[in-house]
Amino acid sequence: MATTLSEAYRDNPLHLHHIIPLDFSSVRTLPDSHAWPQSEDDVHHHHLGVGSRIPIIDLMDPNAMELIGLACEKWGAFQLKNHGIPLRVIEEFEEETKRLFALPTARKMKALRSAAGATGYGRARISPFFPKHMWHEGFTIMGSPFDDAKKIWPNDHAQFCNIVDNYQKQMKVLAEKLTYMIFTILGISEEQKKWGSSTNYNPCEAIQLNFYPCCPEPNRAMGLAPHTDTSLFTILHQSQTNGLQIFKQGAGWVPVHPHPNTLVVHTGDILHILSNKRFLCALHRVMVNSATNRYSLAYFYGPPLDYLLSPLVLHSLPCFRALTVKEYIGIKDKNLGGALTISTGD
Ligand SMILES: C=C1C[C@]23C[C@H]1CC[C@H]2[C@@]12CCC[C@@](C)(C(=O)O1)[C@H]2[C@@H]3C(=O)O
Ligand SMILES: O=C(O)CCC(=O)C(=O)O
Ligand SMILES: [Fe+2]
Repeated sequence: MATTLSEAYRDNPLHLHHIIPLDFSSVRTLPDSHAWPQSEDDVHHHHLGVGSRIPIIDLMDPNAMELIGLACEKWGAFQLKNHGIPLRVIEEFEEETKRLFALPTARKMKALRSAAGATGYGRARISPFFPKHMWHEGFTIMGSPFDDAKKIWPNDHAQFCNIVDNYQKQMKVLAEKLTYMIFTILGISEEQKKWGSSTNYNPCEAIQLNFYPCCPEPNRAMGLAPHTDTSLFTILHQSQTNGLQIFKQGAGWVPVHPHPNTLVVHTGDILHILSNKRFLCALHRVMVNSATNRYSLAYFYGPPLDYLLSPLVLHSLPCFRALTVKEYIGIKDKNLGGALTISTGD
């Protein structure tokens, strides 16, 4: 019985070629293995009106809660300013992330994710679902990064670990605040709301560091392939480089431009289920560019593994059958985009 998030991911071992990234520092042209066919959506450039931009919400705004509700319904994502996370905490972690990915490949490979593992260095977990490789390196953290950091920096891992712990603590406070607001919007009872903050209830947390090196042929490459996040929601910091896009019905791929000291929040599959489809979970992807390395820090937050997921608010029939977080993770690991459909139970 899996009790930690990393154990929950162990059931679906990957092949090494789905884990080891290309040594991007040594390639000068785009290999065929990394060349993606361009789709209609990419060639078409939609004109975006004001209503077609992902909302930026000020957490100190008296209407913040209502605006978050609307953004989750219309977009499944929003940007958040005045979020209360000290700028220094984010900057420090971005610097550590750059220091990590700048290491020689051989050093990073010391913390390579194992076939049945969930943490450490390597390609995105969704890689096996796509025929081409992504222009991307990742580093996944669940709980303490100590074991993986020690493999990379045998003697001076303390700085990295402290900065990660600090970031994680700060993110958790923000995540609990957002959970409370979102549950209030959904009209969830005081009793049910407590899981996010109660002391004997351990939420699932994970951090993914993403690195998208400059790419010689960015138009034919893919940084991170389209996916939805498995979380309740994800809080993302992107370095000041474009690339993130969200798919919006009727508008196509909409860019999420970075703004200083602004975090992106993605509604995840779990919130989509709990809200009985009232809140969207946005399909998103990352494009690369030829001039700048891009980095992002994603914090995934969700209910405990044994938490029974079933729509919490019902104005109509439930769209999903009841299943635990752990069961949902298992279905997603084998079906990716099909997981939500399978979970409807019909
Ligand atoms: C807690 C999580 C959430 C994971 C799996 C696990 C650790 C790494 C996360 C990501 C990060 C990159 C995109 C994604 C789609 C991927 O490939 O790995 C995410 C996935 C998910 O949201 O399902
Ligand atoms: O790099 C980004 O901006 C997005 C990363 C992402 O979607 C993820 O880690 O799940
Ligand atoms: Fe994502």
